[in-house]
Amino acid sequence: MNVALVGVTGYSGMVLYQLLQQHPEVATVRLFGHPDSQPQPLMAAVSNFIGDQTLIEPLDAAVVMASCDLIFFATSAGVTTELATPFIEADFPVIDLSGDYRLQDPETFTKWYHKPAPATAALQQSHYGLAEFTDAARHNYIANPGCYATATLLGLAPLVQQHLINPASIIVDAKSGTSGAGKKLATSTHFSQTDENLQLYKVNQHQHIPEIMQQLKVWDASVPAIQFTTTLLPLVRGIMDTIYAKTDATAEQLHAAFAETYADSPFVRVLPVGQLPTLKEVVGTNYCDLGISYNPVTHTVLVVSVIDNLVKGAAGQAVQNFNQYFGFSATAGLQLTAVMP
Ligand SMILES: NC(=O)C1=CN([C@@H]2O[C@H](COP(=O)(O)OP(=O)(O)OC[C@H]3O[C@@H](n4cnc5c(N)ncnc54)[C@H](OP(=O)(O)O)[C@@H]3O)[C@@H](O)[C@H]2O)C=CC1
Ligand SMILES: CC(=O)N[C@@H](CCC(=O)OP(=O)(O)O)C(=O)O
Repeated sequence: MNVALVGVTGYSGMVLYQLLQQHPEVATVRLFGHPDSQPQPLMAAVSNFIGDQTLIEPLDAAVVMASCDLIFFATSAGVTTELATPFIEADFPVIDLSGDYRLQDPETFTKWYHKPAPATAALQQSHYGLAEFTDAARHNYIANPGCYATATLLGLAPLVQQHLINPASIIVDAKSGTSGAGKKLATSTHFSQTDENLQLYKVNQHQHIPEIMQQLKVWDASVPAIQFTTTLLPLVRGIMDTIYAKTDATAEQLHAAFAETYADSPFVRVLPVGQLPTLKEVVGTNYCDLGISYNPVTHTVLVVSVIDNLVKGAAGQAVQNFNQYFGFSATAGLQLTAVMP
């Protein structure tokens, strides 16, 4: 299997390249950059790839389609709207890590992304690849979910699918390390601003709110809205969601729902009663760890969901979708271990 990757100089692209290099079914990874760029060796573009002389070539759709079986776009927002059209027109398989094709409704896209939506037909044909709940096989345009959306949806799925909570009571307090913002420089992610600090941002404006709602409504159309807040943490990798909802279920019912939902999901670990997850147990891996706690005084369930935003929240989930698309083993290329301590 030969694959193409656009965006290896970005954070999620570099992690995806690492995963694809050691994927048992991948023979060659061809790297592509801006269509008008000059070819350059990877080691010159990203100094951490010491000694890797693989050329980053200017993106040329005809070259990709003639030599590769699938293309990954790990590119900034808006890039696939511009560059993916020849692949969509040729029905060539694409896995897109960006948010460009995740929302099916163009008006919702314009409202939350503040720019024109990609072509409506292409939006409606794209497959939202939340890997634990969908099957990417036979879908030629796979929109990989956002990092916060992944942590949130995996944390809410059993509660919403099994109608165990008041659907109007969902509150998500989501927190991310700075790599979620990508490699570009910004005042808010500058070391001096982030270190020893906590910053809320995009309150009630986050672009993952409509993406989460789109999927929640597939599971239970009566979910009216969610309260969703994002905070920047003074660390590089990792997302922790603390999710609250009102419930009439018992602690045993809640736990059983999570255990049953994820019984056959190799990358979702439901922790034993009384245990809540930490970031370090998932950073560097494709796991989502879930801890559940029930407060009988307030009839509130707390779910803590942790992921590595660059692996389960981006490159790792993209490989899960790749495995589904080609019918490879679900865990191929994803047997990763967390860095300890
Ligand atoms: N960071 C994260 O945790 C997550 C990110 N995502 C999404 O994945 C995508 C990549 O994110 P991230 O890695 O953080 O972003 P970065 O900003 O770190 O990297 C962006 C990459 O896109 C490339 N690029 C930009 N414009 C073009 C273009 N016109 N043609 C070809 N390549 C281009 C850049 O190349 P160059 O450096 O040469 O400009 C760079 O390699 C984004 O859409 C993001 O929203 C999704 C989930 C999680
Ligand atoms: C820390 C930080 O800034 N995180 C980014 C997450 C970006 C991402 O995963 O998502 P998209 O692909 O949907 O752009 C944010 O909150 O916008």
